[in-house]
Amino acid sequence: MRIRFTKMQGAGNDFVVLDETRQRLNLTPAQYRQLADRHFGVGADQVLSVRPSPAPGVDFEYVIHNADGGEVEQCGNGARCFARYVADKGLAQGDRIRVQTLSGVIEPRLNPDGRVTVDMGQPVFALEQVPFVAAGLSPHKDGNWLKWHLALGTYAESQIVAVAVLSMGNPHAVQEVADADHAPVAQQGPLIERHSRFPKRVNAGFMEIQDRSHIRLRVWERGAGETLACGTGACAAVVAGIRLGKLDARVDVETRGGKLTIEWAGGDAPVFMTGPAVTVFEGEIELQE
Ligand SMILES: N[C@H](CCC[C@H](N)C(=O)O)C(=O)O
Repeated sequence: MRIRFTKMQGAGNDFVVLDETRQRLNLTPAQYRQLADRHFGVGADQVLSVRPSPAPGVDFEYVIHNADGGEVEQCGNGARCFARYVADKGLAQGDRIRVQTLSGVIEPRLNPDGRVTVDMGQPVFALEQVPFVAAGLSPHKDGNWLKWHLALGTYAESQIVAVAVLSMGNPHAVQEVADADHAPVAQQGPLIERHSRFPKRVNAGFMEIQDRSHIRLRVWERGAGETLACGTGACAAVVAGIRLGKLDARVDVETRGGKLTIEWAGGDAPVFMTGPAVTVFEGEIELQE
């Protein structure tokens, strides 16, 4: 099957974008993996599908597949690229759209400076909704929030990490590190991602708090490995830092791929994420059947 695609990136988190507004492609997990493969396909962290509105009051459906072929609930950097894509293709009127995802409706907005702001909805702290299995664990209070100590690796050389656990529609486990550049992302990331206490796996954040309005962040993403940036991960890290009493309501997040700005007023307020969204190239590819 030969298909057209658009390659995009948001702070270095890169995507293959598929226009399914006129016709469903009905791709298989293996075909999503091929599209994301950096040697046998286009190469991307996620594949984003643009589909017609599923309901009145919503403009589009936004479907996200990780590089491993699995469908997931949310992708923040992808949401900005989604908004840029539908605007550039003339599929959307105006600068604000409402987009249905597996985890609810989000509202991206194109800014005059070319960046995109997305209302990412409210963070979710109920452990069973992350989901996180806390049975038998006692949380540790830090500020006015709780951290969970996870044992990683085999008993012989197990390490204990303290993570804040929350959902931005997708699951996140965020730990504080002294130096993000030298954090054990490749070593601990996969162990946290697949820890048995996360039944749907988890995105593992490594946050260096520089001051009350600046952090550096690296994320080992569920189903994709370390990415140059993770939008929902940036939201989760800032929310965790605010709940721990260590960050103010507006934080610049420095990722390896660029800067994101996250704003959260606390309580039931939604999280706002602002950052870049760039089209890299268009192309066609022959997919395996
Ligand atoms: N790996 C994530 C999905 C993509 C999230 C990330 N690319 C973002 O910008 O939020 C997950 O499995 O939940």
